[in-house]
Amino acid sequence: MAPISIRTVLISESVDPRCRAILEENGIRVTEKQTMKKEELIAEIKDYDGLVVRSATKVTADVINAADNLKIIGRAGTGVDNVDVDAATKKGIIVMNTPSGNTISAAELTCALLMSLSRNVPQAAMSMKQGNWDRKKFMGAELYGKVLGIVGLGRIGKEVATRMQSFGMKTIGYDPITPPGVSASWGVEQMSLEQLWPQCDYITVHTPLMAATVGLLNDETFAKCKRGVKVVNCARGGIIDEAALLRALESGQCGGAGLDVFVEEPPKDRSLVQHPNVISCPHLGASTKEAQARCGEDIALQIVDMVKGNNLVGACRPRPHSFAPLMLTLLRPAWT
Ligand SMILES: NC(=O)C1=CN([C@@H]2O[C@H](COP(=O)(O)OP(=O)(O)OC[C@H]3O[C@@H](n4cnc5c(N)ncnc54)[C@H](O)[C@@H]3O)[C@@H](O)[C@H]2O)C=CC1
Ligand SMILES: O=C(O)C(=O)COP(=O)(O)O
Repeated sequence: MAPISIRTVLISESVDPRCRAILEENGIRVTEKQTMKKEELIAEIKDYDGLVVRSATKVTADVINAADNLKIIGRAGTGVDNVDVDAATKKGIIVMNTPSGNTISAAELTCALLMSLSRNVPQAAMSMKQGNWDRKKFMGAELYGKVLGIVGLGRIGKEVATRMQSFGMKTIGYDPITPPGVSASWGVEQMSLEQLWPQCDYITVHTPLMAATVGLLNDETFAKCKRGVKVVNCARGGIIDEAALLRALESGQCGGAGLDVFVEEPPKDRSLVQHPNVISCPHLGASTKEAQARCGEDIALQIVDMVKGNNLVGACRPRPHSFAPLMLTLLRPAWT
C-alpha cells in the first residue's frame, strides 16, 4: 500500500494516552479536545489529516464535507454507526476501527447485566443503602437451566455464549452470516428468529446498528416471546425499540431489561431508566482499562501502518478470545 501523509491528528474523545504517545513517537502532531460541539468540530476539522473518535463524536456528512485535508477517521472501538462511512468513502477518507479490542469487556458487562437481572443486585444494593433489609422483595431466579437467546453471533455474542454456558444456560441464537456449524462448535444452536423468540427466558442482542437491526425487538416480536422474558442491550440503542420495551415492561410481557446503550446518549427521556425493572449503565461496555489500552494502541498502530505504507490486511491484531472455551474444557469434568 502506498504511504499516506498524516502529519496532524485530532483526538476528540477520551482515548488511552498510549494512542497519543505512539502517534507522537512516529512524528505525528496530536491535538486532544474532548468536549467539542459540532460547530467547533466543523470549524476546526480542516486543520487535520486524521481524526480519532470513540462513540460520542458524530462524524456526520457536514463534518466530513468540511474536512478538506482529512485522510483517515480512526474509531478507537467497534461500532462505526457514529461515522457517516458513505460520505467518508465518497471523499476518499479511510474509516477504520479496532473491532477486537473491547470484545471481552463488552461481553463481561453483558454477563454482569444478565446476572444482575436474575438476582436484582442493583435494586437490592440501592435498597440496602437506603437502610432497608428486604429479603422477600428481591427474590430472584436461577440462570441455571434457562434459555438465553443471542441475536448476533459475532465476536461479542460468542464470548457471551461461552461464559453463560458455564452458568448452565442453554444458548440458542441467530445470525445471518455466522454458519450454524461454527456457532454449534461453541455451543450455540442456531435457528430462525421466529423459532427463537418463544423459547427464550433471556435475550441479548449483539448486532451492529443498521437498517436491518433497528427495532429488531418491537411490539410484534415482544408478543412472540415468553411472558416475562428479560432482555439485555449492550450493543446499540434502538436495536430494542425503546417505546416497545417500555410498553412490554409495563404490561409484564417483559420482566426486566439491562441497558447499556440508548438511542439518545445521555437519554433525555428517563422513563426507561426509571422503570423499577430496568437496570442501566451509561454506555460502559468498553470502559475498562484493558479495553481502552487495546483500542487506543491499536488505532494508533493502524494509523502508523498507513503512514508507513504497511499492508493493512490483518492490522487488527488477533486477541486471545478463545481462552474461555479452553478454560471451560479444562475445568469441566470429563463426563460432562
Ligand atoms: N456497549 C459497548 O460499549 C459496546 C458495544 N458494541 C456494539 O456491539 C456490536 C457488536 O460487536 P461485535 O460482536 O464485536 O461485532 P461483530 O461484527 O463481530 O458481530 C456482529 C454480528 O452481528 C451479525 N448480524 C448482522 N446483522 C444481523 C441481523 N439482522 N440479525 C442477527 N445478527 C446480525 C453479524 O453477522 C455479526 O456476526 C457493535 O457493532 C457495537 O455496536 C461493541 C463494543 C462495545
Ligand atoms: O466500541 C463500541 O462499539 C462501543 O460502543 C464502545 O464505545 P466507546 O468507545 O466506549 O464510546
